[in-house]
Amino acid sequence: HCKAEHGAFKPAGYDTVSLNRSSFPAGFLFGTASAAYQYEGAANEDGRGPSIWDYFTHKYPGKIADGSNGDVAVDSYHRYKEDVGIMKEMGLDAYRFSISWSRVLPKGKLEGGINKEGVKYYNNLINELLAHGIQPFVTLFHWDLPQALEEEYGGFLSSHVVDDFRDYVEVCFKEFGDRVKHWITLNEPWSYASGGYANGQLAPGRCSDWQMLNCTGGNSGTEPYIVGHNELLAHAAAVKLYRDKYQASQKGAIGITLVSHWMVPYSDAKHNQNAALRALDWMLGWFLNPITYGNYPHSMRSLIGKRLPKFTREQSLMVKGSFDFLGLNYYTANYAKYMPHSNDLSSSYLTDARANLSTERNGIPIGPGAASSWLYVYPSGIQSLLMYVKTKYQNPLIYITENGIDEFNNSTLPLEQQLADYMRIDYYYHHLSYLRKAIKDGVNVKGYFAWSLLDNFEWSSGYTVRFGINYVDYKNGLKRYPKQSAIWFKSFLDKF
Ligand SMILES: OC[C@@H]1[C@@H](O)[C@H](O)[C@@H](O)c2nnnn21
Repeated sequence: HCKAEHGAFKPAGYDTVSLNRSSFPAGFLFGTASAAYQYEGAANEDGRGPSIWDYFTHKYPGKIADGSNGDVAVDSYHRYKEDVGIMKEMGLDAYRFSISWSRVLPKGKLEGGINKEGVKYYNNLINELLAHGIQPFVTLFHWDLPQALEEEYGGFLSSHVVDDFRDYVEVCFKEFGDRVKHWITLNEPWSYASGGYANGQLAPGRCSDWQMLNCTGGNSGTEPYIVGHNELLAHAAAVKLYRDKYQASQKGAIGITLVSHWMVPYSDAKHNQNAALRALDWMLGWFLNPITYGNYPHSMRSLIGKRLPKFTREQSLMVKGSFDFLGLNYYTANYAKYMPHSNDLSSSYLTDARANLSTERNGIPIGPGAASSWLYVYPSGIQSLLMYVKTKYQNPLIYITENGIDEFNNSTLPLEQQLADYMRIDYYYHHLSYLRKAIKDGVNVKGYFAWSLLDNFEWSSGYTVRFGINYVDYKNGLKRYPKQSAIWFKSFLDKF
C-alpha cells in the first residue's frame, strides 16, 4: 500500500485495447470537469463582483496551504479557446463547467444589474464548445456565492437565498438555455454545508469555536443543517422554474451533483455495518433522500432531532422528484466504525452520525494514498456506490460528474517526470473498469466526467496539488502540456 507514486514505473496492461470507448454503450458521454473559481481567473475583470471565495482567500490566506487564491487561477477566462482545443484533441464529447454567479450578477441580486461582459464570456465559451462538437454541462453553483449576499443576509444561512438563486438561474436559462441542454443546479451541497459550516475548511469558514478549527464564528451542530435545507429549497425552486417556464421550449434536462465516499464497515460487526449505513446517510442521503422521497433519512431525523429543519408539506412536494438526472462525484472510500455519542460533547454534524470515519484499518490504509490527505484509491467503491444508489434510490439516471486523483506540485522535478502521471492512468483505468461492471449490472449511467481537464486552484490546498490530466506550468505563463494520462485518454477515446 505504497502511496500512489507520481512519476513511478510505466505500467503494463493499461492498454486501450481491452478497455476503451467501445467498452461502454453507444452514445455514452466522456468529458472533463472544472469550476469557475478554480479555472477562470480574471477575478476583478470585466465587471465581475467578488464571491465568498475572493473574500475568504484574501482575508484568511492562512486557511489556504500556500496562501494562494483564484485571482488568476489558470486564466481560462482568456484561454478558453485553447482549452476547448485541448478537449477536441483528446476526443472528449462533453465539458462540465460552472458559471460564476457574481460574474453574471456582480451584486448577487438581479436588481443589482446583469453584467453583460460576464454573459458574453459564457456565450463565447458555450459557442466554442458547440463549434467543436462538445456538449456543455453547466453547473449553476459551484460554491462561489456572491459576497454581497453573504454580507446582506448570511448567504445560505438565510431562506432569502432561494429567491436570489432563482432570479440568477433564470438569467442563465434565458441567456444560455437555447444551447445548454444539461443543467446542474448545485455542486456538492454536502461539501458546501460541511466544509463551510461544520469544519470551516471551505468558505465562509464557519464552525463552533470549541472545535478549535480557527473558524470565524458559527455552530457546527445547527448551521450545516440550516444551510443544507436552504440548498435543497434553492435547488428545488430552480428546477420548478425550469420545468414551469423553460423545459418545454428548450428541451433540456436539469439535475444536481452530489458527492459520496463509499463507506466500508470497519469490521463485520453489526454496529459497524450500521455505522457505515449512517455514514452514507450523513454524506449522501442527507440530500438524495429529500429529492427522491421528500424527506431526510430516518436515521438523521431520529438522531439530530430538533436541530434538523423540517420540510413543510409544500416544500416536501417541491423537493421530491426535483431532478431529471443525478450527478454523482466519486473519489475515494472510508472505513466506518460505530462511535458511541458522549453527551458531554457539544453537538456537531461531525459526530451526530455516531460513525467514526478513517482511511486505515489496523494501520493498513484502505488503498494507495494520493496527494490530498482524504484521497485513497479504492476503485471498486464506484461500483458499490452505484449499486447502492440503484437499489436504495429507485435506479435514477446518473452521470458520474467527477472522478480523479491528485499528485503533489513538484515543480522542481524535470518537466518530463512531472508529466509521467502513470498513477492517474492506473486510477482511471480501474475506476472505468468498475464503472463498466456497474453498467452491465443495470445501473443507468450515461456519462463520465474526469476531474480535471487542467491542474487548477484546489480550494484549501491552493496550487500545492495537481488534479489535471493536462499540466499547467505556473512558472511559465500557465502553459498547458498533456500529461501521460491525457495521451492515454486520447487513445481510450479514439472513436475510430
Ligand atoms: O477535490 C477535488 C475536487 C474539487 O476540486 C472540486 O471542486 C469538487 O467538486 C470536488 N469534490 N470532490 N473532489 N472535488
